[in-house]
Amino acid sequence: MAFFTHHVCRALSSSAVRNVVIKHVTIIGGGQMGAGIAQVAASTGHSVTLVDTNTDILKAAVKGIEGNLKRMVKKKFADKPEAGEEFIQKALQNVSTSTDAGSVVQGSDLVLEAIVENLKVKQDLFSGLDKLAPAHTIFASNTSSLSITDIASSTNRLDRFGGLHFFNPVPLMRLVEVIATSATSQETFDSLMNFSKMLGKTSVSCKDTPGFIVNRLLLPYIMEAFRMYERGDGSKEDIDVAMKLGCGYPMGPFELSDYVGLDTMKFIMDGWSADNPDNPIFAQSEMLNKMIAEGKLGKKTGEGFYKYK
Ligand SMILES: CC(=O)CC(=O)SCCNC(=O)CCNC(=O)[C@H](O)C(C)(C)COP(=O)(O)OP(=O)(O)OC[C@H]1O[C@@H](n2cnc3c(N)ncnc32)[C@H](O)[C@@H]1OP(=O)(O)O
Ligand SMILES: NC(=O)C1=CN([C@@H]2O[C@H](COP(=O)(O)OP(=O)(O)OC[C@H]3O[C@@H](n4cnc5c(N)ncnc54)[C@H](O)[C@@H]3O)[C@@H](O)[C@H]2O)C=CC1
Repeated sequence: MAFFTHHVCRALSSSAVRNVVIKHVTIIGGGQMGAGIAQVAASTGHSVTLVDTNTDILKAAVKGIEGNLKRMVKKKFADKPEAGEEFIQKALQNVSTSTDAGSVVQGSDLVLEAIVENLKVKQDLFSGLDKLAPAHTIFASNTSSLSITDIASSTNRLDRFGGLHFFNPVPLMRLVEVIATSATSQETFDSLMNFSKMLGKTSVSCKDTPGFIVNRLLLPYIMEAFRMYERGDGSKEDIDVAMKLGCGYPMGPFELSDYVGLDTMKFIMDGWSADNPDNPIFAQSEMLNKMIAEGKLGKKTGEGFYKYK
């Protein structure tokens, strides 16, 4: 019986996802990442519903999108201000907001999640939406560090579930990591690749391994910078200058951590250190824990390693 059910589901679901061209997108989480992804999707002609539990965050997200579009247009349409204004209006018309994901997923080709980096919270979200979204709808997570397989396991659409990992700030960073699990269908993977291309991004294909490509290399480097600073082997300012001028990185590790958000950094490292307690690369940073306890989460709270007020 289980064999039969499995095969019927597989047949139904693969026909359901054939040729999915993603036009209507629900993005859940209106923070830095969700707002950035919404901006890019709306400016490339997709209709976007941005969802957050907090209406103030949604208002701030739309305001931020408008501000960013204005900045972009100033340069891109320098000698055609009217065309620039039309571009902004078109993009903004493509964005609507909601506090109730369940009521908006009906019309979506893609539901992309960019909420807090917590497995249980992401699983609860997708398990609820799985019952409400149409059969063809693809689900994807923008997780930095969690297993896509684990998140997808809360749903019955394993073949229509993948990872779409964007980089901060989304409008400027050109990469998207596209992650297929062992259950992701080829059609779903192709749809996610095509969608990334439509957004004007370059994609790389990743396996569902912790941190995919970029974060698996980036986080150990940043954590080593924290340890260097904690040992007193360099000031944070000198370490940042050294990596910028010595390696040509646009930001040093402390500036970048403030930019990403120290809470997100900790969520990532806590997950990995729990899974690999003996690996010193993933060891806890007392300094990071203390800063988070003091509410210093980086740029978003006005203070992290540096002050932004
Ligand atoms: C944690 C994870 O899971 C994964 C991650 O994301 S890891 C983090 C990855 N991101 C990085 O590594 C970012 C590293 N930093 C950088 O690349 C650069 O510092 C940066 C792109 C953020 C800013 O570049 P910069 O040249 O120093 O900044 P700045 O001069 O302020 O901005 C450059 C232009 O972009 C525009 N811009 C800045 N932020 C923008 C945004 N969010 N949206 C639209 N435009 C923006 C500015 O208006 C400016 O435009 P003009 O040249 O027309 O004035
Ligand atoms: N900050 C970064 O540089 C990057 C973060 N990511 C990942 O993207 C995700 C989001 O990160 P950020 O945007 O930085 O976080 P953020 O803290 O700026 O935004 C998260 C938003 O999700 C909302 N939210 C939480 N639970 C919700 C729910 N159940 N339903 C609807 N909304 C909910 C919150 O109100 C908040 O506005 C995380 O998984 C993170 O690991 C991925 C790439 C880069």
